[in-house]
Amino acid sequence: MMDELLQIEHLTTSFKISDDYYAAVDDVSLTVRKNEIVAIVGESGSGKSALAFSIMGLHNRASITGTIRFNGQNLVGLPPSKMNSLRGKEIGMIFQDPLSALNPLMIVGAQIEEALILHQPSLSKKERKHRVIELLTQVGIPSPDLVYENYPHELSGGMRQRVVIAIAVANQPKLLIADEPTTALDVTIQLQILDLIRKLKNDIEAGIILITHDLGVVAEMADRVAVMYAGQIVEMADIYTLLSNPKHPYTRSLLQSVTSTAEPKSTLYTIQGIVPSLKNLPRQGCRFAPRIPWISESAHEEQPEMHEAAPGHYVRCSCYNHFYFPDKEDSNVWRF
Ligand SMILES: Nc1ncnc2c1ncn2[C@@H]1O[C@H](COP(=O)(O)OP(=O)(O)OP(=O)(O)O)[C@@H](O)[C@H]1O
Repeated sequence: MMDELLQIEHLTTSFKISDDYYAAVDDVSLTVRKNEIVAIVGESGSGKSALAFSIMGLHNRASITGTIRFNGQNLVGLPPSKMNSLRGKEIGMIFQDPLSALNPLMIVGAQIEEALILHQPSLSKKERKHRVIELLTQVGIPSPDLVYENYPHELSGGMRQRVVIAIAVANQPKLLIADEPTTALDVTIQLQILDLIRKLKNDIEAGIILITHDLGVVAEMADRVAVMYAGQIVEMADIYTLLSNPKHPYTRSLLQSVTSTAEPKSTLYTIQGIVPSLKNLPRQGCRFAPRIPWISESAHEEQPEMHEAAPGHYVRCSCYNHFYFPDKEDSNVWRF
């Protein structure tokens, strides 16, 4: 398709633990189109950040196989110098914690200028300053001239995240990766930052990968969603389909744990167990099976494949055809 910006195929990222490599991202395939927000959702430890860092080429000691085609170029195995020239220019990243993403010893104006010096060296000093003020204005910072001179600690958390976003979009990247961009912020500020990301998507027509564990954020922002569990994508669909007709037991469990809170007298659904550690991850069979022990073994595939349940709606393992909640009504259909 013409507007496909990023095509990830069979990506496997493995980390060395003791003497062996263990895949944190395991055979992931995903596309992101221009002007589209793709959310990656899953519990802590499901491999979301490992996937984002693989795209950014920020894993030094990991073994990476598969392809990450960005604008036609494979990023896997790209020499660091070439990756450096893409990072911050064509691909921007917004990190979870703005305080650790910013240099505490530098005024914010100079930090945004750094991104411009690196990738747009032909700009004069005056043009750079002008561009920084323009960027601070674009991300909704009042009195940008004054904020230019501030150190990060002089700003609120929301303002700091706006500065991080200004750095990420300084060179008008084609792809923006936002890794839990609102997790460290107050709820009211979260909404403002999400609004800003959506607005910027339209301004610069970027494709966005939004990593989150928060289904509310997903519902608010995403065009398409990939649900990750234990290193694999277990379900992928457009946002409407995923929320109104979720199929994989993990997706349904995630939704159940949110939607039941909307009903005042119902108890919160909790998913049994935790995401296994990399070393202890069962590599055979359905990885979610241990967390739904009431579903019979025969319902799972030995080597779970992705099935196209409907056009554009993919689900891993046949167990989705047999899944039910043991002790409650399945009410996990999102109300739009
Ligand atoms: N550099 C590393 N070396 C070894 N193991 C790692 C490394 N980075 C991540 N892992 C492991 O890979 C798995 C996936 O981690 P990852 O951080 O990608 O999960 P996540 O879904 O982003 O979780 P969170 O929301 O907590 O960031 C985890 O088991 C984690 O411990």
